[in-house]
Order: sequence, then C-alpha cells, then structure tokens
Amino acid sequence: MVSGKGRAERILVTGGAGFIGSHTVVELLRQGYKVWVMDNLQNSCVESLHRVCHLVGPRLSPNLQFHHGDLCNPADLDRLFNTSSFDAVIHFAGLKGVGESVVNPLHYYHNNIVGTVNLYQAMAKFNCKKMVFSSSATVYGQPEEVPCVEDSKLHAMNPYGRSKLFAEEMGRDIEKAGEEGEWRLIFLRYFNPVGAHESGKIGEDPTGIPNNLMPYIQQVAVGRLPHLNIYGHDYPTNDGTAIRDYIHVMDLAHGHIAALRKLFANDNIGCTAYNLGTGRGTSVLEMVAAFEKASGKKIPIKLCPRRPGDATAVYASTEKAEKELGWKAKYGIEEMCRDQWNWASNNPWGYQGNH
Ligand SMILES: NC(=O)c1ccc[n+]([C@@H]2O[C@H](COP(=O)([O-])OP(=O)(O)OC[C@H]3O[C@@H](n4cnc5c(N)ncnc54)[C@H](O)[C@@H]3O)[C@@H](O)[C@H]2O)c1
Ligand SMILES: O=c1ccn([C@@H]2O[C@H](COP(=O)(O)OP(=O)(O)O[C@H]3O[C@H](CO)[C@H](O)[C@H](O)[C@H]3O)[C@@H](O)[C@H]2O)c(=O)[nH]1
Repeated sequence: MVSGKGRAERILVTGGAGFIGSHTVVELLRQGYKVWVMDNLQNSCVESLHRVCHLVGPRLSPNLQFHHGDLCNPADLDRLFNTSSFDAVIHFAGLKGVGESVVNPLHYYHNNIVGTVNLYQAMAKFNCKKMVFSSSATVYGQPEEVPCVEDSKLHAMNPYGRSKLFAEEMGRDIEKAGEEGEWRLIFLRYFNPVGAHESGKIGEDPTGIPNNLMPYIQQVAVGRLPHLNIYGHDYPTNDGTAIRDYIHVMDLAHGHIAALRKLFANDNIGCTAYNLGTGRGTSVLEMVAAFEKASGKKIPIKLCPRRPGDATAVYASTEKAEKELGWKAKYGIEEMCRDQWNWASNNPWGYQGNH
C-alpha cells in the first residue's frame, strides 16, 4: 500500500509469527506493505514466516523482515525502533490461554500488560502513534445481551480477559491525554478465529493439548487425540451445546487491512473498537458435524459437564465494522472447516513435523 508520502507504508507486526499474525502478514505483503515482524517465538516458530515468504513469492518476500525480540525487554524495542521507522503497529503479541492465565496470573500480566506498556512507550518515544490491537470478545464477559455491540458494558472474567481489557483502557487513557488526533488506536475484538490459509501451508499450531474447540477437533481427526470432550450439553440452545461466532482467519486478516486503511485515512478516529465476527452463531455439535463433512472423518465425542465460566451464546453485532471499516466476513463454517482440514491433513503435526 503506497502512502501519501509516495512510498510503501511500513508496518511493525508484533507476534507476527503466530496464528493470526502469520495470516495477516501474507495479506499485508500482498497489498504492498513493508512488514517487520517482532516475535520472541514463545508460542510459534519461524517456519511459519518461511512459509509466508514462499506463499507471497520472490517479488514480495524481501518486504518482510523478522526480528527475534521480546516486548517485555525495552532494549529489544529500542533496537528495532532505532534502526527502522514505522507508520503503524499491529499488536498481536500476547499469551492467550484462559485456563493458564488463571493458574499463573503474574505470568500473564507480565507478558501481556508489561509488554503492551513497553510497546506504547516505544511508540510514544519514536513518534509512531497508530496502532491496531488484538482485543477479544472476552472483554464482554458473560454478555447480558447478544449480539454483542461495541458499546456494551465491558467485563473481564479471568486474568487473560483482564489483560485485554487493561490494554484497551490504557490505550483510551493515552489517547485522551494526547493532543487531538495525535494517537489513532483501533481495538479489534475477535470472536472465535478458526480455519487456515486456503493453501494449507500455514495454520494454527498450538503447543500441548489445545484449549480451543477447532484445534482440538483437528487433532482428533488426525489421530493425535482419541475423542472430543463436549463441555456442556444442557445449555438452553437447540441441541444443548454452547453457541459461538466462529470467524475464518483470512476474514480476520482482511479486517486488519481495513483497520489500517482507517488509521491512515484523514478522519480523526481517536480510539475506537470494532467487533470482528460473522454475526452468526454455531453450536459445538453443529461445528463437529461440519468438520466431519469437510474431512470425511468421524469425530468421536464424549459428553462432559459444562466448562466453568463458559457463556451459553456469544456472537457479534457486525454493523459497526461494516459501516465504518467497509469490512464484512465472507466465509461460512463450511469454508472454515474445509481450510482447517486442508491445513491439518497436510500438516498433522503442525510445523514441527515438516521442517
Ligand atoms: N486465537 C484466538 O482465539 C484469539 C481470540 C481473541 C484474541 N486473540 C488475540 O490475538 C493475538 C494473536 O493470537 P494468536 O491466536 O495468533 O496467538 P499466537 O500465540 O499464535 O500468536 C501470538 C504470538 O505472539 C508472540 N509473543 C507472545 N508474547 C510475546 C512477547 N512478549 N514478545 C514478543 N512476542 C510475543 C508468540 O510467540 C506468538 O508468535 C493474541 O494477542 C490473542 O490474545 C486471539
Ligand atoms: O475441547 C473443547 C473445547 C471447547 N469446547 C466448547 O466449544 C466452545 C468454544 O470454546 P473455545 O475454547 O474454542 O472458545 P471460547 O469461546 O471459550 O473462547 C475463545 O474465544 C473468546 C472470544 O470469544 C476468547 O478470545 C477466548 O480467549 C478464547 O479462548 C465452548 O462452548 C466450549 O465449551 C468443547 O466443548 N470442547
């Protein structure tokens, strides 16, 4: 993307080697941005970026640079900002396990909060004041009403959720304290990201036993796990299982491009949040059936009690993103399952098995 300054815009992507980051980097490169990824690889490997380079080809891959660095170490940020200037930051880097955050809250607060404070500080110091931040539907807690709208009451239910909410609140305070128009911050509240790049070359590769539904189903389908535990079959829904708004990771990637365009447009946006979801709810059993259809594999299930803290139904109102970002998800659960299976069947052990 060429800026008003007549050169390609330069984007720092923290956590760009991870699941959502790597898919977004493909799109950024394809759209002509120059990209610097900073990642400490604590939940990813550099192989994802090698594959990103392969996907975009030799013409665009020189526009990607990787810096091994930790946001919790201000010297790593200083080194990067001293050698390169950025027009905007997309901030994906963070830990994302709800259960893990309950067991080890300090680890989560240190990584997600200290890391984000350091990043905001480096941005202030080096005068780069545009950011797209990975927030989450988790900031709606147990929503009182669905669909969730952006100005609903926010409520975090665990340290992970609080780290997202604090990062948003910090951004609102920083923007308020600055001159009018000085900071432009967009918080993207993702619903349930799933699927993979249609090539099957990049996808989600969690370490250990997955916490989330789709990577768990995927590992059952390839024989790494024996069955899927279904947490709760007595919810007040059509089939008794809980409802979520699953969104294809490539739709999310496009949502980030739309958010960047908004940051670079002339309007004074200040600090604002957008839901990235499809607006459609799908139950756990519906997702299992869709995956079985896409993969041709039977997914054995075990009905279990509800998982503490889970809401019955969470799905997005997508009106604000449609109206203000001109963005709308285009993929349904059929494509999400097709692409997840394409990734899984080609990489049953994730990146580790292939390089
Ligand atoms: N995947 C989801 O379900 C989901 C839902 C809502 C929000 N989010 C948020 O989106 C972001 C990206 O999620 P993802 O699914 O791609 O996760 P991911 O773990 O695949 O990617 C995060 C990346 O950040 C890196 N990282 C973490 N802490 C770092 C630090 N201190 N310094 C440098 N790099 C660091 C990790 O190594 C990893 O590559 C996260 O902030 C997550 O909380 C994810
Ligand atoms: O092995 C599993 C895993 C999940 N589920 C069920 O599947 C649904 C989706 O669960 P996920 O763990 O995939 O997703 P959540 O909606 O619980 O939470 C995820 O999405 C949220 C956003 O809505 C937050 O970002 C949160 O951090 C992230 O883990 C839930 O009803 C859950 O009980 C199962 O039945 N079995």
